Amino acid sequence: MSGTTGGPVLEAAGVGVRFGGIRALDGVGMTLRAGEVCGLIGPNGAGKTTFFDVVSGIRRPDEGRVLLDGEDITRRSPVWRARHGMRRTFQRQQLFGQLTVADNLLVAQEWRGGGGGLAADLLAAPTRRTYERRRRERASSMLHACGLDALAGEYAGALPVGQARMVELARAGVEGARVVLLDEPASGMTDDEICQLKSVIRHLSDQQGCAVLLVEHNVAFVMDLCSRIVVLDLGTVLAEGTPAAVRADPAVRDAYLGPAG
Ligand SMILES: Nc1ncnc2c1ncn2[C@@H]1O[C@H](COP(=O)(O)OP(=O)(O)OP(=O)(O)O)[C@@H](O)[C@H]1O
Repeated sequence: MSGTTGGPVLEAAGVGVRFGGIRALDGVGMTLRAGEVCGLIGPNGAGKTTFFDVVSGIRRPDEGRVLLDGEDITRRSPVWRARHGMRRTFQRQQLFGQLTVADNLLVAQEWRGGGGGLAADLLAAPTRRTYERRRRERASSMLHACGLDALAGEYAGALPVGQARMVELARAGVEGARVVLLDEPASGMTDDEICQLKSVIRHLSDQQGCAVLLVEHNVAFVMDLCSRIVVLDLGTVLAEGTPAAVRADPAVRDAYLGPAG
């Protein structure tokens, strides 16, 4: 389980989303603290991805609010949220397949600009070179933390699924991440890769102070890694608590975990 946690970074309150007659989310609330790893689990169709879409700004909710550091960001764009430290991975991989692994991590830092603007870029001014060096240092340090040093020069599109997922995580965490939303990060990974994944997520929460929220169907992985778990069912929060409390909850067993839980 992850270590100490800080104050609330992300809050969702009363979030509701309808698709025609379907209530995908209904009054969902949640708070995520700095340095915390929280699991979001539940049966297929429970609303987990829709909740990620609302938090990351891809979908505007019909009801409710999302707050980042206490500021209402419900109407903010995904780009604004990314610029303010929100990162997300998707069930379907979204790497730049024709770039190398290292370049995927460099591109992820481009949004800040190179320092000194276009003129500095053209003249390769010292500020520009310093920014570039820092970018490369951050990329190689993150690749190292993820056990990906040997793959830095490989094309991302040629990687097997487990390694590609790890690169996505590295790209999400390489710079400025504060809230990290991971959609099925362990899917397609070998047991060794899952061990590495756990240690990288712990690195993000413990060392970088990120608030991590992850959707994952690998229950053993979630129970081992998360300090808190929120269970969604039919668009509402069915239960919330420590892994032990959630595992023991009869309603959660009925709806999701089954008797052997
Ligand atoms: N674009 C959409 N149009 C219509 N209905 C949708 C749409 N997206 C999701 N839904 C419905 O909303 C509900 C919640 O779906 P969602 O994908 O958020 O669940 P989930 O918990 O992520 O499921 P899974 O574990 O299978 O990924 C489901 O009933 C789903 O069919």
